[in-house]
Amino acid sequence: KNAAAYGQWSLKNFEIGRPLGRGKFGRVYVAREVKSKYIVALKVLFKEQIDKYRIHHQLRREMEIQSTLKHPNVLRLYGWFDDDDRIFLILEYAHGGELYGVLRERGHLTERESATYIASLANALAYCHSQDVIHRDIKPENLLLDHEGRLKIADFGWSVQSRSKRHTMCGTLDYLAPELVENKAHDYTVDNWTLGVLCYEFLYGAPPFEAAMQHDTFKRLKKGVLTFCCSNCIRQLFIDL
Ligand SMILES: Cn1ncc2ncnc(NCCc3cnc(NC(=O)Nc4cccc(C(F)(F)F)c4)s3)c21
Repeated sequence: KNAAAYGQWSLKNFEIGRPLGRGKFGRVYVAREVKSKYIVALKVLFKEQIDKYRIHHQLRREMEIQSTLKHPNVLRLYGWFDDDDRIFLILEYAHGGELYGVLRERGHLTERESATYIASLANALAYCHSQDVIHRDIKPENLLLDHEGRLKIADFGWSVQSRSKRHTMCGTLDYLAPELVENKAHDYTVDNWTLGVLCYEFLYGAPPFEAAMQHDTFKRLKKGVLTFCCSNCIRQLFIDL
């Protein structure tokens, strides 16, 4: 039967292309839908991993949340399907890849580029928060660029939809708000904290509280000690060192 007509996708509707990246739970491939020739990204998750880490509820939450979010700076989740041992997320394809790669390649961004990305991110977060969605894991790896260089927030695997205060410890240490680090109740403002961390990282090339040991990052994060100086001072510093 014509599976697409019933919205039931399967692997045979797609031609799989090159791998785009790999996450903890699976890999992402560029793919083309056979009939429409439409290009998408397919994220493959293994069921035994989902079972092992008991994260079914998170995946279900992501699908529910993502199916309601429609914003130019939020990567779309078009749908999903599964086979015996894998779950496939049908995602909008971001031709420009991860902003993380651009940042590592360039070292740091110009003030104009940083301001543009932060403005897009602020718009996307304001939209998500207006839908009572907290992303909770904003970091350069989850910021993608489309073919026109427009920023897209991706991976709502850690997001929640709620007005109430949350308690789950989650996110990536360098971008974590102090209340999350201290496992206190938190709300959507944890995403706003990451805006500041990312603004620093775009301009300087590394997050403000980065340290070799997690313990030191915790301490610096809580104290909020920041060293602001221009990039050539940093370069001069290393030359002096
Ligand atoms: C790298 N790259 N380059 C171009 C490009 N274009 C599109 N996408 C890319 N990458 C994929 C970005 C993602 C979007 N949504 C995701 N969602 C997710 O990964 N969800 C997820 C994972 C593991 C466990 C759970 C669970 F179960 F805990 F909920 C949920 S990943 C691209």
